[in-house]
Amino acid sequence: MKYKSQTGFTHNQADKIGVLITNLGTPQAPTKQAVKPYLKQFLSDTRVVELPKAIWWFILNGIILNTRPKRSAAAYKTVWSDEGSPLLVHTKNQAKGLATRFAETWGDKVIVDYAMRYGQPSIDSAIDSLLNAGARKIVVLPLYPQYCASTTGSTFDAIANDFLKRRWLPDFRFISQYVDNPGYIKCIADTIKAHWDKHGRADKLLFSYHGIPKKYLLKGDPYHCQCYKTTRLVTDLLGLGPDEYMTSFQSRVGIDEWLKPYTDDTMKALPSQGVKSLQVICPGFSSDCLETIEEIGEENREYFEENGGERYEYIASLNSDDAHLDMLFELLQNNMQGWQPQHVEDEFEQRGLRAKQLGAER
Ligand SMILES: C=CC1=C(C)c2cc3[nH]c(cc4nc(cc5[nH]c(cc1n2)c(C)c5CCC(=O)O)C(CCC(=O)O)=C4C)c(C)c3C=C
Ligand SMILES: [Fe+2]
Ligand SMILES: [Fe+2]
Repeated sequence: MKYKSQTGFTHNQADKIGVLITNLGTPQAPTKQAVKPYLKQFLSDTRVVELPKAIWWFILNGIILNTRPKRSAAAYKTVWSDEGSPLLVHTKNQAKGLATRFAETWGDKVIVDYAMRYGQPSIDSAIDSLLNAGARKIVVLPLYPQYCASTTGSTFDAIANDFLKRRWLPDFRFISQYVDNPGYIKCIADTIKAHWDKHGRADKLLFSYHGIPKKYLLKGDPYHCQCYKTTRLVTDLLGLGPDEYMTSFQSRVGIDEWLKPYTDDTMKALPSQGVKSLQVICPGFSSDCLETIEEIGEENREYFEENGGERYEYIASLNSDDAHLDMLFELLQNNMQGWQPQHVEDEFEQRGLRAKQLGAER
């Protein structure tokens, strides 16, 4: 059969709404054997590596997949917990927290699920379970605040490819970014303030974002702009002056030029410029993962300290903090307008009227 149908369909079943949160993906275990197929799927995606297919096939299969899995597995071992990979654990908890919030307001109308773009649980399996549970409307939120073709665009590809195989398609909404969502900006600013309350301030605050090849920016990807926008909005809210913070890009892979300044070079250079204490935040990561815990928390700490830095603090990602989940819940609800049960619609209308009233009073 060419097109998949819903299993167990009955005519009298209630229509549901599916909420799907996604993140990048992670290996099944911190071993060379598990990392290799994960990296193969990830790095074979032409949204991630935009090189001529034949050339890249030889580099990937001849060099990268024979060298990187061992190194990556060793790094993954340092962050793995009894529950598994941090990225997967946080994403699971985020889905759980959102499900509780939806159940309180929307009753049993909404089903929340989570998926990974690469590895498990796959996007196909999550869409399968949402549609089989009767979802006729689906909203997808890739947990990347800043749009990038390599991450957000690729997530859309996976969903579109899945839909190509379906007979009965749902109504569909896709949240492609939330870079300037006031709730998101406030969450980042508040987490920095909470860190300051506990530990005091440092000479500088560094905003480190995952990098991408520079040529993607030159070809029109908005990611670079959106990272700087995030830094600008957060530092405006915190009232920081230009000397008090910096933006940099981490996690470079391969020999191409990536977005600069590089985080590792910055760490090595800052102490000689008089920055002896440093606080680092990674606002592009909605969950802590290998790239934050190991790369920023450990590897870059060493660069900073080896070069004369004295105090180094990594400020954790928002993960499943209540304020983060409240913000994501609101973002999702705003993108589900018209899908709400009546009492939620009423509340939206009242809020709109209140906002109008306040506007008129000013
Ligand atoms: C080779 C090209 C890569 C591009 C382009 C890229 C973009 C990109 N990635 C993230 C978020 C994450 N990346 C993570 C791991 C990771 N990323 C790459 C390569 C590229 N990323 C590799 C090879 C790896 C695997 C780990 C390693 O071997 O070092 C992760 C963490 C996954 C985990 O399991 O913890 C995240 C999250 C963004 C946001 C992005 C572009 C904006
Ligand atoms: Fe990455
Ligand atoms: Fe890395």
